[in-house]
Amino acid sequence: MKVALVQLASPPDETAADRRVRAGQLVESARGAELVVLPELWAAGYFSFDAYPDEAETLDGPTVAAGREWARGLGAYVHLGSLVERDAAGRLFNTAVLLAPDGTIAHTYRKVHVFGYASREAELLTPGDSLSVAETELGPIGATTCYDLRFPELWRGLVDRGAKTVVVPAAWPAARREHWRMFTSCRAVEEQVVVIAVNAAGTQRGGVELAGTSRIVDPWGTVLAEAGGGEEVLRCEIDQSIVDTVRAEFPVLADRRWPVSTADFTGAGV
Ligand SMILES: NC(=O)CCC(=O)C(=O)O
Repeated sequence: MKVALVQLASPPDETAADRRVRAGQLVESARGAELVVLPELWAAGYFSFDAYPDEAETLDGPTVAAGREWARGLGAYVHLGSLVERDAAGRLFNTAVLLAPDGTIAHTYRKVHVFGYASREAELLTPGDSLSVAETELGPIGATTCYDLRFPELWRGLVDRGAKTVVVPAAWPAARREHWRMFTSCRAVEEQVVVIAVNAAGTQRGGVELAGTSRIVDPWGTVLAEAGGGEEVLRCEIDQSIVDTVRAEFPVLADRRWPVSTADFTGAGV
C-alpha cells in the first residue's frame, strides 16, 4: 500500500477556506498514493477552540466536499483527518472521515476520548460512543484520533473487529513528542497492527507548537517512516502482509487469557 501523510500546519492567521485550498495543493502533490491522510481538526485548527462553533460543519459541508473531489481526482482513499461536525441536535463532535476513491464516505468515527488537559476540547465537544473498522480495497482500516492513543482498550476493540491497519490523525504538541513516539510504537507492537499516525505541524493559536513527527510503525515495531517537525508530505510503501506474518509467528493475540473484560477474571489475587 502506497501512503502519503500530509503533515499540515494550521497557522492562526489563515482562514479555514484558504487552508482547504492549500491542503488541496499538498494532497495533489501526493498523486500516486493509494491512501492520503491528513491531521486532526486541521481546517478549524485544533487549538482554535473559540472557532469551533463557527467552523463546525455537517458531513455535506466544505471540508468533506473538498475531500470528495480530492479522492476522485487522485483515484485514492483520502482520510480527511478530522473536522468539527455539527449534528442535527446542534452537538459538536471531532469526527474522522475516510473517503473512498469514488468520493463516497467509507466510514466516519467520532473521537471517543475528547481531551481536557490544557485543552477545551472536552468542554466543547461531545464524545463519540462507537468504534469503526472500514472494509476497504486496502484491507480493514480502524479509526482512532489522537488522545485515543492512550487508551489501549479502544485499540483492542478495533483489533477484535478485524483491524489490521489503524489510522491516527492528531494534533499532538511538541511538549510531549516522546509520548507520541512511544504510544504509536507501543500500540503497533501490542495490537500487532500497522499504525499510520499523522500529526499537525507548526504553531497554532495560543502559541502551541505541534510535534509533527508523523510516523508509520509496523507490528514488529519497525518505524517505516518518520517526518520532521515542519509541514511536509511523507510518503511510504507498506507491505501489509507483515501483519499476518507477525501474528502467525508470534501469536500474542491468540494467547490472550483475559479476553472480554476485567469482570471475567475471577482470580482472588494477592
Ligand atoms: N489532540 C489531542 O487529543 C492531544 C492529545 C495529547 O496531546 C496527549 O498528550 O495525549
